[in-house]
Amino acid sequence: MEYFVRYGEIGIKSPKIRHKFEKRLMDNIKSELECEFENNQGRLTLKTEETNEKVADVLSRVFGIVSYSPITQTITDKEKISELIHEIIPKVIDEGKFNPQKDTFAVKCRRVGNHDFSSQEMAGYCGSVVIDITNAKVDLSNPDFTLYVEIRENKTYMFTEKIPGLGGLPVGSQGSVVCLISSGIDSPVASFQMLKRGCKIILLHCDNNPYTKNTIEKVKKQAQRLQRYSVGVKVKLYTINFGQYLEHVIKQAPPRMTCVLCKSGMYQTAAQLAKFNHANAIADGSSIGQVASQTLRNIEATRYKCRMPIFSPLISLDKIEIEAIAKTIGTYETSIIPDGGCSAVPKYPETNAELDVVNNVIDDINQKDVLEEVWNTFTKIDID
Ligand SMILES: Nc1ncnc2c1ncn2[C@@H]1O[C@H](COP(=O)(O)OP(=O)(O)OP(=O)(O)O)[C@@H](O)[C@H]1O
Repeated sequence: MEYFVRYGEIGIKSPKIRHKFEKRLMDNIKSELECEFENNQGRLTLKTEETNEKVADVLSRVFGIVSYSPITQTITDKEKISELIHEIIPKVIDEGKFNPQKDTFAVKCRRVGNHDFSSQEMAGYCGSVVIDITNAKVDLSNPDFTLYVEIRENKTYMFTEKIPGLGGLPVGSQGSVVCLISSGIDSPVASFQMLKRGCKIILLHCDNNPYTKNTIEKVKKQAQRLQRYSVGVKVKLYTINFGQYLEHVIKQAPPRMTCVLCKSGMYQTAAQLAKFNHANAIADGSSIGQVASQTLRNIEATRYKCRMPIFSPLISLDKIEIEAIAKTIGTYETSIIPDGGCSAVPKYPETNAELDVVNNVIDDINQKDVLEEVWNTFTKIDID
């Protein structure tokens, strides 16, 4: 079978960058699909012996694809074009995609090259062939069924559906980002959004044992789900024994500061891992005001000591919107498995952190030294 694979934003890049991104997109697809590509001035044609189901499964998970279409082709000759329409129409009727008794139809024609007919004339010709076969009604503005005809020089391609892809940029076309993953609902979605922008993701879970339990297994399952959308690029997962740092915080700092200091330590730990992995940024699942700790003041105070950019792709999303994405990508079910929460959370956590106060406490508890001890415990987890 053959397919047109369409990309979006890549098309507006300079020729050099476009070429690089197209290559990355094709390589990512090839990593899971035995196939060949023909690249005709940005029109990618994928050729494969694999089943339609397999192709649909892979293309629906590859970032950078705006839409794709199974195509058939013939030579640019009216008789041959009519023959192909005679093959396609009974097939789509059979598959229930077109019911000429009640559905209207249109033919849309695009053309590249010099021909002795215009695109409109060819659309009219193809439409008359469809009418001969079906007697269906034409509706050019709002058809129930569309036959797309694309003529490129002496080749004519036809397709009847444009299947939407995920959009975004090909994974690996941008740099690497360390994504803080907690095992909850939001952070896997934030990681997914970073994949969407073409970033390689390195997941970091701060294991707060003994204050939290059973989170590593959950995070591992979420990483496996995320791997499905990182076609062509291996997702890395690290954990760290963060409970050790948390214990120090609980002993040395005012109780209400525990969560602020925990988050501040996580960002700096993520920055440390980013340095090891040549990553240029950190991402987390914060959303303003979603929980009492995610106030603007807390966000400012917890990020102050971290010099690396911290992205929060969910910052403006509602919980319902985040949950909807989590359900679509298949991380939700794992996220909601009860794990008992974090027993280090104080009765009255700080929700209005003052920058100077937080910075003073950070100095008082020798945060940097304690974090440096914890950084010996980075562990890479195999997610296969
Ligand atoms: N133990 C952890 N390890 C790694 N990252 C964490 C951890 N706990 C929190 N984070 C990061 O901080 C972000 C905000 O966490 P917080 O607990 O304030 O909110 P949340 O709404 O419960 O987030 P989530 O649904 O992702 O658990 C998380 O989305 C995640 O990116």
